[in-house]
Amino acid sequence: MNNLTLPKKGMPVTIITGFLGSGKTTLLNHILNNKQNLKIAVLVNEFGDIDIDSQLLVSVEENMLSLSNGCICCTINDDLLDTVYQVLESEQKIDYLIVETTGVADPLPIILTFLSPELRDLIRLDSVLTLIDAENFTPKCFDSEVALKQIIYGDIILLNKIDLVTKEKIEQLEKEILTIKQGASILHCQNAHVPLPLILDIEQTNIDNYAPHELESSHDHHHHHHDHHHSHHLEIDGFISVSFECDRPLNVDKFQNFITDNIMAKVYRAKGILWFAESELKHIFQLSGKRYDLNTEKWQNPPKNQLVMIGKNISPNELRTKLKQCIVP
Ligand SMILES: Nc1nc2c(ncn2[C@@H]2O[C@H](COP(=O)(O)OP(=O)(O)OP(=O)(O)O)[C@@H](O)[C@H]2O)c(=O)[nH]1
Repeated sequence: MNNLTLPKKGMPVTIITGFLGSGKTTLLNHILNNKQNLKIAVLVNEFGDIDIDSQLLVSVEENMLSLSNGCICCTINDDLLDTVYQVLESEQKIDYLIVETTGVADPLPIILTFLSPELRDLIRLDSVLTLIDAENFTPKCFDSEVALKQIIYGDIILLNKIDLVTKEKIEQLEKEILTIKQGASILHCQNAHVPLPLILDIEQTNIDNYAPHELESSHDHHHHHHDHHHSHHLEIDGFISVSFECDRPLNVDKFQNFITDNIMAKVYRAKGILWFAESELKHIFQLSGKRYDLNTEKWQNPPKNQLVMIGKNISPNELRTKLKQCIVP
C-alpha cells in the first residue's frame, strides 16, 4: 500500500456492501491482513441477532466495533453516528474506518449518514465497494430491491468467487451488471483478493451524485427512506433470520442430515460456530446458495453452538425444533 498518503481531509471511510454470502467478511479479512501500518477501525453490522462475523474476523484488537441489534440501514442510525464519534475521539489515532453492512442492507441511508452535516466535515466517504457472488448472482437479484441498490450505489463492483464459474459466465455477468449500472467499474476476484490501492483511498464517492435534499441531517434519513419499524428488522425483502444457540454438543450425523434435508432446500445463507460431540475442535460452518463448508480450528472459549440461518419462507420453529433433535441427549 505504498500509494496511500493519509489522511486527506477527514478520516477516510469505506463502506463494504453486497448481498448475503457474497464475500464482505472475506474482503474485510483480506484488508486487515494486508493493511501494513495503517490503523483501521472496523464496524460490522449483523442481520441476525448473534454476532458471528466478529468471531470470523482476524483480530483487530480494540478497533473492532459491532452493531448487532438489527440493520444499520434502518433505525439504528443514531447508534451509527455515536459509534463513528467514538472512533473519531479514540485516543489512539485511527487512520481509516471500514464499515461492513449486512447482506440485506440498503446502502443509501448509510451513505447519506456519512455525507450528512453531522459527519461530512469530520470524515471523508472514500468509496462504496459492492461484492457480487459470481456463482449465485442472478439478473433478478434474488427479487431483492436492496441487492439492486447495492449495485447501483457501489462505486466499485467486486465480482467475487470467479473460481466457481466459467469465463463465459463472467462475461455474461459483466453485461448484466452493466445493464443495472451503466459504466460500472468492475474488478474480478477470488476470495476478494484485490490489491488494496485499487480499493482504499481511491476517492470514488462523489457527493454531487446525491441530491441536496438527501444530504440533510442524518436524523431524518430513515423517516424518508424507510418507514418500517424495529420489529421488521429481521424481515427485509422477505428474508428472515433465525438464530440458534445451545451449550450442549450436537451429533455430527444428525446435523449432516439436518443440512441436507432442511437447510439446503430452504435456507439461502447460514453461518455458525458448531460443537460436535465427536470432535474436540471448533467447526465453522458456512453456507451460501447451494454450497457449504465446515472448517475446523481450536476452541479458544468454552465450546457452544451458535448458528444463524437466513432465507425466505423458512419456519423458525421448525428449524429450531429440528436442530434441538440434533443435540446429544
Ligand atoms: N470458492 C470461493 N468461496 C468464497 C470466495 N469468497 C468468499 N468465499 C466463501 O463464501 C462464504 C461467504 O463469505 P463471507 O465473506 O462470509 O460473505 P459475507 O458477504 O460476509 O456474508 P454475510 O455477511 O452473511 O452476508 C465463505 O464460506 C467464504 O469462505 C471465493 O472467491 N471463492
